[in-house]
Amino acid sequence: MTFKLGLTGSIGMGKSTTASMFAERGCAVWDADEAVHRLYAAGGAAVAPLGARFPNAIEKGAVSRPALRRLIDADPDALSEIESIVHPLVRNDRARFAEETGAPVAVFDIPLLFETGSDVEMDATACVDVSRETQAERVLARGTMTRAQFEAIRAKQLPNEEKCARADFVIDTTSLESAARDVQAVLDQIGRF
Ligand SMILES: CC(C)(COP(=O)(O)OP(=O)(O)OC[C@H]1O[C@@H](n2cnc3c(N)ncnc32)[C@H](O)[C@@H]1O)[C@@H](O)C(=O)NCCC(=O)NCCS
Ligand SMILES: Nc1ncnc2c1ncn2[C@@H]1O[C@H](COP(=O)(O)OP(=O)(O)OP(=O)(O)O)[C@@H](O)[C@H]1O
Repeated sequence: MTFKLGLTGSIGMGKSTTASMFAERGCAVWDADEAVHRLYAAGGAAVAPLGARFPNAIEKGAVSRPALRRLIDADPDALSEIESIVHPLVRNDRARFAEETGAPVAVFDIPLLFETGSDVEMDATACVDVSRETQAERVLARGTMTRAQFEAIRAKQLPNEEKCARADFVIDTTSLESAARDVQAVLDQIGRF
C-alpha cells in the first residue's frame, strides 16, 4: 500500500520546491493546483458540470477563470457552489492517482489541505515553514502579484502557525539545505524506502 503524505503551507512557503525534493527521492507527487487546471482545460471533467450550472463560465470548451471571477464578484455565494462542484472532482482525481501509482510514498501538494478537510485522507501531513519576511520577499520577487494581492490570498488561508501545529512534520524552507535535511528526516520516519 502506498503511504499518503499531505504537503501544505501558506502561499510561497516552498511547497513545490519541497515536493520536487520528495520526487528526487523516489516519491510520486500529485499537485492540487495542477489538477484543477487539468479539470478546467478543454476536455477536462469540470467543464460539463460547471457549464451546466454556469453556462457563461465556458469559453472555447474550457472553464474560464476570469469568467468565474466575474461570477463570484457579482454573487459571492457562487464560490461555494463552484467549490461544491470542483472539490469532489479533485478528490476523485487524487484517489485515482493514489490507487494507480506504484510508488511506496505519494506526496499530495495541497495548499488548502486543512481548510478542505483533505488531511483526514492522508496517512501523515507535513507543513513547510519560513519566516513571514522571507515568504513576502520570495512571493513578491516572482513579480506576479502586488503586495495587496499577496496579503489578500494569505488572509484567506489558515495562519501557517496553525497549519504547522496541526501537521505531523514541519519542513523548514529557510534554505535548500534545511529543507533537504527535513525531507530526509520525514522519509526516515515514514520508513518505506
Ligand atoms: C475562483 C477561481 C476561479 C479564481 O481563480 P483565479 O486563478 O483567478 O484566482 P485564485 O484565487 O485561484 O488565484 C489568484 C492569483 O493568486 C494566485 N494564488 C492563489 N492562491 C494561491 C496560492 N495558494 N499559492 C500561490 N498562488 C496562489 C493564483 O495563481 C492567481 O494568480 C479559482 O480559485 C477556482 O476555480 N476555485 C474553485 C476551485 C478550488 O477550490 N480550487 C482550490 C484547489 S482544490
Ligand atoms: N528551501 C528553499 N530554499 C530557498 N529558496 C526556496 C526554498 N523553497 C522555496 N524557495 C523559493 O521560494 C519561492 C517559492 O517557492 P515554491 O514555488 O516552491 O512555493 P509554493 O509554496 O509552492 O508556492 P505557491 O503557494 O505559490 O504554489 C521560489 O522562488 C523558490 O525558489
